[in-house]
Amino acid sequence: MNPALLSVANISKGFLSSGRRVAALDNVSLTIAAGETLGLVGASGSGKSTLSRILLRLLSADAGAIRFEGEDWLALNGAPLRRKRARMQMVFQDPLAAFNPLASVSVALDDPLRIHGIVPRERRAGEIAMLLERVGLPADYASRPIRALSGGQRQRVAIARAIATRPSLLVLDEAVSALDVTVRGRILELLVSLQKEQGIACLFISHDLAVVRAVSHRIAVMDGGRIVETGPAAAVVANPKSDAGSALVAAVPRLVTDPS
Ligand SMILES: Nc1ncnc2c1ncn2[C@@H]1O[C@H](COP(=O)(O)OP(=O)(O)OP(=O)(O)O)[C@@H](O)[C@H]1O
Repeated sequence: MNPALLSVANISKGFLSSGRRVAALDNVSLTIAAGETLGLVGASGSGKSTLSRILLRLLSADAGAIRFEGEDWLALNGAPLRRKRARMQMVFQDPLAAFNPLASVSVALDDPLRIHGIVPRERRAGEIAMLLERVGLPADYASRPIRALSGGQRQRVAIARAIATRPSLLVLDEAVSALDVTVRGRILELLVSLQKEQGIACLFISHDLAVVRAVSHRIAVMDGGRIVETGPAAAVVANPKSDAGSALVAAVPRLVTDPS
């Protein structure tokens, strides 16, 4: 069997809160294969964002190990880490916070292409047009300021920026939670088609099981800093084994009712 693209082994992280230690993550392990989408679902406070911040090296772990593309991910620092970041990209909930809102779309997309040396300068405009097309935006959006775009369009630009560096893994943390329901559906369709066309693996994090179900091959359920259940997406939704999984299924009426 191929080694996992990403393997997270026994990661723990505690925070001091009002003099008390809160275990945000307690021995969390998971794997993601190349081209696979793993949905990570859990109630507020279950530890999802702490895990994504550790994965993205925004926060250090107290214990545990992470291997990414065969390398000891937590041991990388400096230039080797900066280089390798091209391969693991992120999309967050609030695209406006992730961009300079005064910048144009083309500047937002040019930055990763330039910083990571993806294509030479003379080919960047063409690459930006191709990225926009890939996320379903007209090429003339390149000249628009980010602040003039709708929430869904901004999230498309955030996805274009994330795939610009040709990553093997996207970490999406509540990436569609701020969008209204029709825009959300279209962004989920875009993510599934990108994943199929380009074979990019995704860690798709959300508190909303219906959203996770729409895009994931497998689902991991978090509760109180632990992964309490992992399985094929359809099986976890149809027959959750954990209390937290059952509670999340019950919270989504259309997953438990049969309209036919
Ligand atoms: N910087 C911090 N200082 C203290 N406690 C923290 C900190 N960050 C997270 N925590 C605590 O760690 C636990 C996990 O939080 P985390 O944000 O990872 O959960 P989450 O599942 O992402 O929740 P949400 O969906 O609400 O963001 C919570 O009890 C939270 O209060």
